Amino acid sequence: MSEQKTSEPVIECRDLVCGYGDVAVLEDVNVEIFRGEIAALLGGSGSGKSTLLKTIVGLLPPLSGEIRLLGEDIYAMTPKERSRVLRRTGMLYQYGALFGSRTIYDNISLPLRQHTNLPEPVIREMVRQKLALVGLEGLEFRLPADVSGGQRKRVALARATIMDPEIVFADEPSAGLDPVVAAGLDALLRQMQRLFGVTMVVVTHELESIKILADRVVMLADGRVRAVGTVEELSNSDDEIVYNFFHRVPPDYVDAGDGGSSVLDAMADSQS
Ligand SMILES: Nc1ncnc2c1ncn2[C@@H]1O[C@H](COP(=O)(O)OP(=O)(O)OP(=O)(O)O)[C@@H](O)[C@H]1O
Repeated sequence: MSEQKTSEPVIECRDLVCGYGDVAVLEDVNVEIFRGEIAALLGGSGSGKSTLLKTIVGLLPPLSGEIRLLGEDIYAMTPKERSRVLRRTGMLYQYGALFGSRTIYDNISLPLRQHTNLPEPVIREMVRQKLALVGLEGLEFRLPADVSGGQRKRVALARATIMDPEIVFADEPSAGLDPVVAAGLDALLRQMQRLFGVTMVVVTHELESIKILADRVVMLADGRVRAVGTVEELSNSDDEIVYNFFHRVPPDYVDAGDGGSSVLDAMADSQS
């Protein structure tokens, strides 16, 4: 577990049921995320990772139960009060969600312009420092389309952290990046957590990322939280579903090369 982990939870899900309309996607979610840790939110496609993330960040009211974000019950307050709490968090979207017609400088400074009255020289200095931190000095007047995919992710990270949030939510930060660039982004996230003690909740499928990044993993399956623990704990889990993910065991319908029958065999047979 992280050295910086304290016993103070910054996210608390209590008896949470989340979903859409009256359809529950996840039930019985009882999870705490502690200040200063990096928690990976993991699960197969459709397991409810995005649904849980949207519920935690105030975008999708729970069907029942409670979310406390930074100690506050965010769905028991007015939208104005909720946005005050959410301002203490930052969101790194899967595809960056940058404004294509605005320069990198404008993109990064946007939250400061929306939420503060800081004078331009202060904004300029804050953006300069953040660009240096993510290794993008000198690119501030380019458009997002004129930098690489990995650089765009770092611009998005700079924007997500420009208000010095206490919690950063990252939705598949390394999606679409080659493994070397992805590892660089993971290292950068880890560095930010170490430097500033920021708590991170990272949605990811990438086992390598999880090993580098996660102090703890929250794994979703079958409409519930299937397991919570360190990578080591989950790697040694006696729950087959959890164990198989961490050891890359393919599902039954794939022939793992041991001569067993598989869907692919059946397809090949039917075509011969
Ligand atoms: N706006 C919506 N309205 C109704 N159902 C939805 C909506 N968004 C997602 N779902 C359903 O909720 C379930 C969980 O979806 P969710 O996007 O949370 O999964 P995920 O784990 O993030 O998947 P992925 O890894 O593929 O992004 C799925 O069955 C999905 O079809």
